[in-house]
Amino acid sequence: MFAVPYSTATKLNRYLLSSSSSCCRTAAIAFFSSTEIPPEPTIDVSAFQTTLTNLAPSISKSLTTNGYYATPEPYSILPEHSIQTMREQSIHLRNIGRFEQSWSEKIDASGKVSRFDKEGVFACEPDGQDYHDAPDLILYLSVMLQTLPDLLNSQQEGAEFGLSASSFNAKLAVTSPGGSVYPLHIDNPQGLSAGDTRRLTCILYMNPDYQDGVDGGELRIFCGSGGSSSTTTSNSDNGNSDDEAKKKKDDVVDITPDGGRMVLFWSDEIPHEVLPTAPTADKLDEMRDRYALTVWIPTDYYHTIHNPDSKFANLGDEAFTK
Ligand SMILES: O=C(O)CCC(=O)C(=O)O
Ligand SMILES: [Fe+2]
Repeated sequence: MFAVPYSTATKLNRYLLSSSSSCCRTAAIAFFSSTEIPPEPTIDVSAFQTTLTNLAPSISKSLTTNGYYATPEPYSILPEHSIQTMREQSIHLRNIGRFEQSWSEKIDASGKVSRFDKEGVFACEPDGQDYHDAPDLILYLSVMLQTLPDLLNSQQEGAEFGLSASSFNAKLAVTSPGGSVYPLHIDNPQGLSAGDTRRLTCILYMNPDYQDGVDGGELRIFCGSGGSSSTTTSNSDNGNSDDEAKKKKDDVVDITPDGGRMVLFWSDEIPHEVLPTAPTADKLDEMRDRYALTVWIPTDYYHTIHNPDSKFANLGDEAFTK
């Protein structure tokens, strides 16, 4: 069903580099010399694509109904050994100095944008040049970008998504234990006025040793008093609820960043925050570090970005004035 241009790792690297060149990733122009033997990724691409294909109807339905989707089980997307490998590759990128202090921007009432550091959060933007050090991370990003937009667009509910692989934005972030947070925000608050066409946020957590009720760092999604998220089971594939992973309160849902859980939501509409990581934990306890790999998928249907007629259009106002 999908072209799988991955017969060799070198080919994959070329493919990702060229597919990302339409955006701002021009720095990612690095090919292996013919004498180098690139490392082989461990992800089974065709199994991964089959999984995404099987999940696509549930993802599409849940995005349409709730504005977000979370995998019902921690290893629904990729097996535990792949997630463990991806975590190790993330740690490697950190050890070789790829990460930097993470910052964010806030907009005040007058529209003034200011930058602030996120305490205890470090991040990098992985791209094709990282293939040697983190082949599974790059392969994962490549498959997501090349597979998910078409898959979701082809669902009945997805007829209006217009998701595309025309640009590539990714972030690998680590959040330390000891009370680190991400404040409430919307990923793409300015939309077209800032040339930002990101529409779908896809986060993969890589925390196989996550301890529920101890480690904190849950992703809190604001769903609003209108009840856009009506149940905790609606996006479950098999009908089994996963109440441990998704704890619904009045107008928010908390999702644990455990195992290899994946969460998707509308980048321009859904307010969210990361709750404090284990407040009393040692900041240097690397076992408790929270790793997350995000890829943002843009839309070619610009009218869907900050669409005032969307059922999620008022969530931002509601969340920020609470
Ligand atoms: O890591 C998470 O759960 C969310 C991260 C986030 O909100 C962001 O990077 O914009
Ligand atoms: Fe975010």
